[in-house]
Amino acid sequence: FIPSRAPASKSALRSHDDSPDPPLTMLIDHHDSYTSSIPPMLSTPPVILPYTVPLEIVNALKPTAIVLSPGPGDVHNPVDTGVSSQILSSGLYDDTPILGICLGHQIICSQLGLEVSQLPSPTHGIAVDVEGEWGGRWMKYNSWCPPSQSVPSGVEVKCESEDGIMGIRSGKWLGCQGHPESIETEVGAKIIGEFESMFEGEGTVEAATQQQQQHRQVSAGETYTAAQKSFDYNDQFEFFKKLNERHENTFILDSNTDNKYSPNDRYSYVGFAEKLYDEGDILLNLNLEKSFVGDVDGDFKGGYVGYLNYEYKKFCRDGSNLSPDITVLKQAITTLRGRGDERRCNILENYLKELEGEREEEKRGEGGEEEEEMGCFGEVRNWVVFDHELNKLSAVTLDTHADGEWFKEVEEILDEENVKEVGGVSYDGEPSFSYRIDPSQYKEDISTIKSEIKKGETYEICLTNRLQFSCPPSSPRFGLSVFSNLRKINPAPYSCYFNYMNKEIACSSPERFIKISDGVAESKPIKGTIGRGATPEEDLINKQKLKNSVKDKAENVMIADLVRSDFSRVCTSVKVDELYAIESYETVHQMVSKVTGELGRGRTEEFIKATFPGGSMTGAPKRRSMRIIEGLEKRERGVYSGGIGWLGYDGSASLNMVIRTVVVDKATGLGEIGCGGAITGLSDVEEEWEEVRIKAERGIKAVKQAWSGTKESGGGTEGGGGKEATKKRRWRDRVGVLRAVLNIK
Ligand SMILES: C=C(O[C@@H]1C=C(C(=O)O)C=C[C@H]1O)C(=O)O
Ligand SMILES: NC(=O)CC[C@H](N)C(=O)O
Repeated sequence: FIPSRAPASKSALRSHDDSPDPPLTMLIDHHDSYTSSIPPMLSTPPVILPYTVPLEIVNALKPTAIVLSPGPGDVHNPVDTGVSSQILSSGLYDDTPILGICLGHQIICSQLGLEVSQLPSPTHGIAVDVEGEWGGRWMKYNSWCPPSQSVPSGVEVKCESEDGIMGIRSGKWLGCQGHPESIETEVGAKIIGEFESMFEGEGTVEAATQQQQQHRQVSAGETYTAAQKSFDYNDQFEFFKKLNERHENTFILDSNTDNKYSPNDRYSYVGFAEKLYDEGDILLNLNLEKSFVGDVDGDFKGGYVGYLNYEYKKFCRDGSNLSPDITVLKQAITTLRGRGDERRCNILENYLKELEGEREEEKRGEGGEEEEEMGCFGEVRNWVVFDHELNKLSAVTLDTHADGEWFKEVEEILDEENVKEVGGVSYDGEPSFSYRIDPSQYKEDISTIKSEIKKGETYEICLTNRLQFSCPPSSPRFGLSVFSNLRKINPAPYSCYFNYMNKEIACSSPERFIKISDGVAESKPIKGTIGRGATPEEDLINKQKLKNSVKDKAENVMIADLVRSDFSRVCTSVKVDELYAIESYETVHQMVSKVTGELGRGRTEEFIKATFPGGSMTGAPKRRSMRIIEGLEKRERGVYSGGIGWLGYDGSASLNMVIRTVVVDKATGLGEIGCGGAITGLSDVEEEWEEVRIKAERGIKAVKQAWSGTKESGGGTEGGGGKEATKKRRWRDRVGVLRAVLNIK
């Protein structure tokens, strides 16, 4: 991994104005997943620059204070320290207030001549009580640390722990090994206060301007409305099965599945897509900026229902193959423009142009892009919402002039007899499952990750595997039978089934990736898993074990902190409403945190691109961890690890985290169950493997039940009558032929 370092030409540095510059706090971002949580702590809002900018650009901008962010990697490696070490060694900033955090602290210590060494057994996500002037509770995400040692005169040790020197000050340079921006650090504000006291009062006007800018509201777009008719009916799955007989590209977002352990979501939705969007940057083609006027049940008011594959990351800030420098620079330019700082704005604009030109060259050099599936969203104008609190079904349509056609169809469906169960259909033999990455290799990969963590390359990684199986021959919509079982044996609030194009997705996810409602964004990352106990006593013990587990809390807070930082890129008032809460499901207890932030309206696409893929499926820091994942997993993850749900025309949204999910490719008859878990420095190889097995267990069981025709399979179509059913049967035969051609069993 080599960050680009474009040379700055003379034209980039040309200045147009000789009037004195206003003060400027510069934050150098080492592509860490926590960097964006730093600006909200500063009363002087910084301009963020990537650590790959050339020193000439930094010099030309004349910063009056600098923050060096945390980051992955090794302080002795110039590729990891980038412009930060050049700033310190240039001699130009000896009298500039500089605050280094974690990697930034290590860079400052190195420059001051201190040794920085690798910790024998590093821990990440565990807060420690630190002694000294800056003593108190500090969160650590580091593998390296300056050991306690004698320091040169003029250098003051501010706090120490068993690991070594946790805080220093030398003139106007401050360094802290812990993370002041973490939710679990108590003393963050104190260090920031000491840093800012060196240039107090200089940035108050700027603060006001930036604050305004962050609250930017996109003006309301075109308005639209809907009509609704309600019925006394509450079986969303029966309704879905009948609708599925009549339409192509159907879905059920099945939120209420009688989970006796944890709350369900209030609404379920059933419908079909009228137009599918599955190419390129899917979100670009969706209209998410309208305003809804009216009163219909549910949070979804029409728009798009579907999924983003993990590979959609390519269009997002952290996952793009191009370095995120361009996004960061564009933001810096907007900030400077907002402040009327023309001179600095010009410097960055010229540099950005050069960088973009270079990237075009790189792209041309790369040749043709390989085709990857990015996901699929279907436009939905007619749907049914089930309110599980009031036990009613409402048919909703956006085609308000269409003479109640949709309402008539819904009535017809309600009058129809239920689709007959397929319970009786059992297929010969039984499914055989194989892991895509065999267990011994997977365990080796866990060890590899542990050694990357030791080197400081990553703090935590969500490693995954896939269980693969072939569906029985001539079993179209086998996935529906699987789902029909899965929803009973693994009820979860973000369950769903999709029958879009060539895919069936049977999902029983307990995890919310994002929700956007009334301009407020929310995420509920899950990290920390333990199996249920065999007896009520054992179950309670397991739950307590998870609640008190140092390792699981570490796993969880690392991602909660990551999500806070992702949110802070686009939201204000980012808060943690819950930390380390426990939710229980059929086979596992899960540790869940909840992060919220003020987003404002009309920013759904921007928000998703700033936060996708969800941190719980990548690890932290996200960017470097995703690279490591690619190296180990060596294949796309597909829908697994992405997000399924809806994106409203009105900008509201709800996407789950795609886990505990069976995906069937209808054309090939191949099925997959994704399963994985977070690896940290504290991970035990065998325990991690056991966790993967537990997570896959219900998916496997649902496939087996569908295969053997267990009574719980209520989702088949064999019994469906009428013209539609004949049409579907013919289509089914075609799949049979395809299988024969491809020689798939
Ligand atoms: C990777 C999976 O789950 C993820 C990992 C978890 C963990 O490590 O505890 C918990 C929930 C998910 O974010 C999976 O279920 O396949
Ligand atoms: N969080 C950080 O900045 C980590 C710094 C460095 N990579 C370490 O592991 O020590």
